[in-house]
Amino acid sequence: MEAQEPEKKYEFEEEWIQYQGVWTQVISLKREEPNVPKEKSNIDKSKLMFHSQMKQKHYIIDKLGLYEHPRLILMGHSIGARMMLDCIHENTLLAIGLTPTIERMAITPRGKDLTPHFNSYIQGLFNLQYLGDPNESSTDSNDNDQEPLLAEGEDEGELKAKFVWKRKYGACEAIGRLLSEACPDLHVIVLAFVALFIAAGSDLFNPWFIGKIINDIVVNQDVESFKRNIFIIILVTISTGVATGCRSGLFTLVMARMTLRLRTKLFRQVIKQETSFFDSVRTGDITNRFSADCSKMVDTLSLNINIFLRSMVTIVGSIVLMVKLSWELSLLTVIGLPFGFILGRYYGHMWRVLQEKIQDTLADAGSAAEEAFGNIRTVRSFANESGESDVYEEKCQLVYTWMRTKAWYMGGYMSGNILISNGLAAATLWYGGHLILEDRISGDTLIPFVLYQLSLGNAIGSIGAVYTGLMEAVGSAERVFQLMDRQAAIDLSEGEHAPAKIEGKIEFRNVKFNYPTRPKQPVLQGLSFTAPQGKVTALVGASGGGKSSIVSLITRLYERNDGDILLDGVDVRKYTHESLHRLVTVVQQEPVLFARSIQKNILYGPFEVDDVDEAIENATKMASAHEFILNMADKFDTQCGEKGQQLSGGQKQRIAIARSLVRKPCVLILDEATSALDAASEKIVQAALDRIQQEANMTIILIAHRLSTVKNADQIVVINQGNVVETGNHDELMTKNNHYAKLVAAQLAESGQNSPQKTLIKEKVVYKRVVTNSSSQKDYDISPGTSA
Ligand SMILES: Nc1ncnc2c1ncn2[C@@H]1O[C@H](COP(=O)(O)OP(=O)(O)OP(=O)(O)O)[C@@H](O)[C@H]1O
Repeated sequence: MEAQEPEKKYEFEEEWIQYQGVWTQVISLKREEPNVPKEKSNIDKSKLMFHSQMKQKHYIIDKLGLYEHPRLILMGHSIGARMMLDCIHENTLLAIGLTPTIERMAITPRGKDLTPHFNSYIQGLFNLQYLGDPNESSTDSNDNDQEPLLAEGEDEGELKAKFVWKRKYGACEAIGRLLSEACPDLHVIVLAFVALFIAAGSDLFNPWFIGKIINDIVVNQDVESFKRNIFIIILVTISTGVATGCRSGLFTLVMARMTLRLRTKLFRQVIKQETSFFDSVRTGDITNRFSADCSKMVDTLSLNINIFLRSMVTIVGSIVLMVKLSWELSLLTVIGLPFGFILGRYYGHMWRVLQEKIQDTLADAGSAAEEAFGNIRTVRSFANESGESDVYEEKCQLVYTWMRTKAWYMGGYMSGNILISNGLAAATLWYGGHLILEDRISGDTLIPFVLYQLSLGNAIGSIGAVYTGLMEAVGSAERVFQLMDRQAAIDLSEGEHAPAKIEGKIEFRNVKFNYPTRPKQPVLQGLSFTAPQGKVTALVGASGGGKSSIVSLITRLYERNDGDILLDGVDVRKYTHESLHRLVTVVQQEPVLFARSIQKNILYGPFEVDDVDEAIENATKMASAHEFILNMADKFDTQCGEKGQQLSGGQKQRIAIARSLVRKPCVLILDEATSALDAASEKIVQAALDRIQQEANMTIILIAHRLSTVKNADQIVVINQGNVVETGNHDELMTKNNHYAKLVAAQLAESGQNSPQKTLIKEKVVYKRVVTNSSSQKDYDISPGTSA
């Protein structure tokens, strides 16, 4: 090979690094040097990783999760185009790099010919800025003015979404954004601020009149002046009290309104995220943002703005009045001021860091608790209560560790603050005493001055704490806005409204798919089949073959990578989310009901029917649920309990079937609808499903492990490892004696009956005899030619 391509010269630096316990060969391509002798022969191409900036290395490995099987990272400058093409032609590498474009290639199956994409791309340099430093703020791909390279079936929004997620906010940006969220309550906020200024301004006069009153009694003994000043101080107190009450009430109201708005906005945004997003994040992490983060950011922001403004009024007013009382003492005070600021700033920074850690570990602990309580039946049935408690305690210990650090910092901050303000007061008393003794200031000056100085110290301390508090709000706001700004990879509002009625023919044409969370594991590999309108198509095959994934793609829970999924010849992506789910409904293996009444569960989701009562009655009758619902005390108003726990498995499933039928769908998908039920419930539900299959005029896609439930299907599609391996009706497939017949044989063997495979190659009569003479439960009638 070297002899054939003498013009290819590269210069490498080789190094091994140990990353997360895995030794990784790192080959740095220094630059493309046409005249440097080639040193390519010793390189293990399966472990190639090129880079030009070593400091980025660990981050790259971490970000792309490459420490297990690094293939190739193309980064830095002037990576040789020919080199890349070589690698790809030889089908040995994945191309992974820095721009959104190249990162996308990381999830392109190894071995795919990427040459056409590269040809349009390799003229340019690969620019480090798109991946960015982990410590830098933004990795938004919007800056990329080059044409992004998109995998087939992927749109730009999808790439953008990946980059916007986890974007870093600056403190000012987060606060600005938070304040902008308060705009709808501007009128209340203005009133609150007016009250705040009145309260703070009135409060400012207290020390002044306290000094005067003491002077009236102790020094001048002037009763008239004493009475007048007492009257004034009563007015000041009333004004301060009323204004403080208004300020406090109005700010609390604004906080409540803002939290309500942010929470609902966040929820609306999060619920629209694509399914794979929920696969990759912890539920506790999300719910924590709704509960702890939302209230924290609003409460802390409001409280601290409140404190900040109050303190600012106090600081400015105190300084003015202090200078008026004595400029010498004021000068002394000014010397102490910077210490307060420095202290506040340092602790503010630490506070933010610690708060983030605490919130993260808290979310972790929340997830653990949620998982344990959500799966309480499993926990109980494995008697693992103490195991779960240990897991939770471990997570809480981590929270505690960070809280403990925070406690130390808090202690340090408080001590420092008191030391600075009280130390200053002591120095003032000492110096002020000297000034009085030397007759440089009057006797009624020192007391109000010290009082002003104390409130100045408190106000400065509060402003230091404001910074700290604001940083807490920023930490929470950052987490909330990250989530709020995330663009869903699938826009649910896009598309046309589907017609009210369609025939319901479904076609898969060469569909390729992998779950976004597992980019290297192809699930469907060019799968094609047609489910004819008004017929029952059964999908069968080994576990993990991709049957449920097919359902997820029809209903657009996930997006296919390649190929077409058509509903009556129209790409399912053309229809809006809402109208698609009106036409296509799914009954899942685990019937999921909400903690609402039966009626509300049946009428779940947006759809229109002429007569709701009639529609519910028809749907529940068809689902064999009508009778048992009417036998319940509260009938359709019966509460189902959390996840439908107050109903039996069979009842839940029949309600779930009614929920699907009430929309009068054109396509009904039954995904292992009976497999989670006990034998008695299964029989009832199966009877309902059989009736639906016979009576309902709709396309039905049926997934079932128990092959006895699919034998009446008009068409059976056998799926294996993401491919269709056989199609036909039961009789045709049994005659073929291949995949389907093997599945049947395996199931019969499991249930103790003879293998049809053996019997199929025998005479028809023998085969029939085997079945009809079987003493075991005849779950499956394998007689060729028998369709019942
Ligand atoms: N949400 C998911 N994220 C990542 N991988 C998934 C996800 N769901 C399924 N898979 C994987 O996709 C492959 C196909 O799964 P799928 O559920 O479609 O198979 P199936 O044929 O329906 O299996 P079964 O008959 O056991 O239900 C499996 O390897 C599975 O591990």
